[in-house]
Amino acid sequence: MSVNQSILSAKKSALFEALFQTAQVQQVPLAFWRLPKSEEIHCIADLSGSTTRKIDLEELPAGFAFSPFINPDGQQTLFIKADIHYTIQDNQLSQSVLPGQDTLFNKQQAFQEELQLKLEQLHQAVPGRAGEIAVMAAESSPEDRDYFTDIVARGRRAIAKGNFQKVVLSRTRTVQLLENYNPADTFYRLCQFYPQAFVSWVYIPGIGMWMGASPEILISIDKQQFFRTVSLAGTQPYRAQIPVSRAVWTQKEIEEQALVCRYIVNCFKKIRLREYEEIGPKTVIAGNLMHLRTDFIVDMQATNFPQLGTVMLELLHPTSAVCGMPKEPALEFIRTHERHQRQFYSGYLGPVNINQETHLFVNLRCMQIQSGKAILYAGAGITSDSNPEREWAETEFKCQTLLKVLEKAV
Ligand SMILES: C=C(O[C@@H]1C=C(C(=O)O)C=C[C@H]1O)C(=O)O
Repeated sequence: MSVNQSILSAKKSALFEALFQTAQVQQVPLAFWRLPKSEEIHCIADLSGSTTRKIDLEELPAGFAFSPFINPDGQQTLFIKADIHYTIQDNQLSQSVLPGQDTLFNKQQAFQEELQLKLEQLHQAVPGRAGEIAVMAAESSPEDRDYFTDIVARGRRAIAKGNFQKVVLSRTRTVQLLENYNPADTFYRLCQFYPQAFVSWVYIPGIGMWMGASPEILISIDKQQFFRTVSLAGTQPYRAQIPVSRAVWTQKEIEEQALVCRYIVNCFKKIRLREYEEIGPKTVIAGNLMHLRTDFIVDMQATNFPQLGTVMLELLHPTSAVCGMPKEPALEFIRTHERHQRQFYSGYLGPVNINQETHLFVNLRCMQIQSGKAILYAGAGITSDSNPEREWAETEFKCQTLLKVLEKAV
């Protein structure tokens, strides 16, 4: 059980900023996250530096997993151990003391002292940023558009030849950040804008900084030992004036999402698991977009399958929602045709064994924040019926999820 102590109070964005600056000064990995429909924001830091670990949910201590898209045998997953764990709610920061951390007392103390110092400095800083935008977002370049529509057309041809049934192709969009850009403001706004999303901000010295608002669960295990995963695909813009129940989906989108369902059911078949509940597909809202989603739920106690999460993680990633079907030829196509490295985009990330729960999400609607610029990533599922221009438009809509937050951030 964790105990809450040492409450600090300040504006939420100042708390985020102070925590981030503390991690920067101490050069330790840090992860912030907010689960869908929750008010509570978590922040953990690994005071001895993150390590690469294979995700074995039964073995791992409390922490945060951060996996790249390409992750053979799950060996490349970074793990940020929760050496210190804060929760933030209503402008209040409390430290949860996790069991077995006595040996870390000095490091925790040093982190806490630096944090207090940073908060005082921020409190004294002259506010002067209001009204300024965080980015200068140029239009996507025609060259990017040509490249993307060309590989979509090639993808379609490969499908017509029978190489695979579906491939998910992605692109990047780079935006310039202003000098006084503050990622804490963006994170704050992402939490405000997207209450239904998994909002995250990961900083790992030497690796980089990523932020996003994902609509897609990869694996979730709650306290009651219920396992969940979803099949999410099909995309169209969401307009508040039109009720979700009136959403109309084309045959292409219905089939594309059904492929992801089939992929998940095949994973269950491989481990001979028959007792799962399948709910959907139904239309769900994800920020400025709508998708089709089917939920899969397994009672891990009733099926006597305590290691289901670990086993399914290995089987599922990368799912056909972000890679394709069948997996290997689609992955090969992505590797030879996409001209950027996906890195952590379309990998997975999330809390592991925090308060006896694990929630791993697919890293979508995300960006990599570097000095002076942010690189946004977005992809779209290509099937035999894909129209290259429409797929391009879909990636533009997906970029808007973050652009909307960035452009107005102060
Ligand atoms: C690949 C992305 O999203 C995935 C692809 C979708 C699609 O092709 O319709 C929908 C949701 C996600 O599973 C992305 O957001 O970059």
